[in-house]
Amino acid sequence: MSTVVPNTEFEVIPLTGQIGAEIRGVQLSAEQDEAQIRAIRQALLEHKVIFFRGQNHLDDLTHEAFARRFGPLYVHPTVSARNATNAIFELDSAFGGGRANAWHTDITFVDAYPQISILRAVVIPSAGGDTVWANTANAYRTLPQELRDLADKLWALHTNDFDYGVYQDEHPEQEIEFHQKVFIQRLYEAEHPVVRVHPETAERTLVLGQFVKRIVGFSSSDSRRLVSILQDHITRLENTVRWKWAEGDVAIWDNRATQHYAINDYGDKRRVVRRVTIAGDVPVSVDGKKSVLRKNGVANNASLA
Ligand SMILES: O=C(O)CCC(=O)C(=O)O
Ligand SMILES: [Fe+2]
Repeated sequence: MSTVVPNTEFEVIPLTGQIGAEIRGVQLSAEQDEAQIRAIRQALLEHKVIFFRGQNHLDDLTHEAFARRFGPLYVHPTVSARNATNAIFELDSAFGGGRANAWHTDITFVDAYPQISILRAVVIPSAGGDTVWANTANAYRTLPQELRDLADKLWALHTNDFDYGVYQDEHPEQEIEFHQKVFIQRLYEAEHPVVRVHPETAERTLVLGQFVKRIVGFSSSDSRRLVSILQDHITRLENTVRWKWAEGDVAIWDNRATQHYAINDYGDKRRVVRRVTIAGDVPVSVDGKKSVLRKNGVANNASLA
């Protein structure tokens, strides 16, 4: 059932029982009044990812300007912003790094990773190229009590130099080259609690995904098996929402309470999406400890080999 948000014209239409809502009746812009921005943030906290159709009026600069209403922009630490923008991160299927087909939360290899990501569809293939989001708060809530107790105590090391081979079955050469020459030209590592307390909703959410290198204190094989138990709970189909894009659509997700996966099922067709991320705070564990940055962009000589 949809609800109309008071003091706005918004209609919020939940897409599943667990995650995702479409918001109708709004044209996104930097000029929206405070009540509307508050309503968008509220819907985001509740539904974790929200979708807006038909935002074709946005360009790179107005996309950035709208994003700034939610906080300072966060610029990707190793991939340059698109030409003539401050913070637009482009994923273009025609270039290396353009297909994010591994489950992840954005940029968890730094301590204060972004709180919100705002993604705009620029070129969308006629078939395929959907994106799926999973709710990491619901994943935690629905774990058996004993697994919750264990997860509460664990910490994981995240890095941009993750094991690329584990996640992708095909590695076109340009993907490998992009990964080595651009993505890991400087190395980042951060230790996060596997369970963080959401700073706005106080929900406990799981912090895992593609950038995890290992669980602190565990061997890499034990880490892999343990992570896969938790990760499989996150990505259960019942815990996800799948969006079929049209050009001009915008998705906004709470990057503290979700993972996402861009399905790579459109062959050599072109797909271009552009993202702006909003700075986040340092995660805090259930016992009040903060994430720690272990490597802060040290030059990676191996990437130049
Ligand atoms: O291509 C997509 O749909 C999502 C890409 C992605 O991972 C991101 O924008 O953070
Ligand atoms: Fe992403």
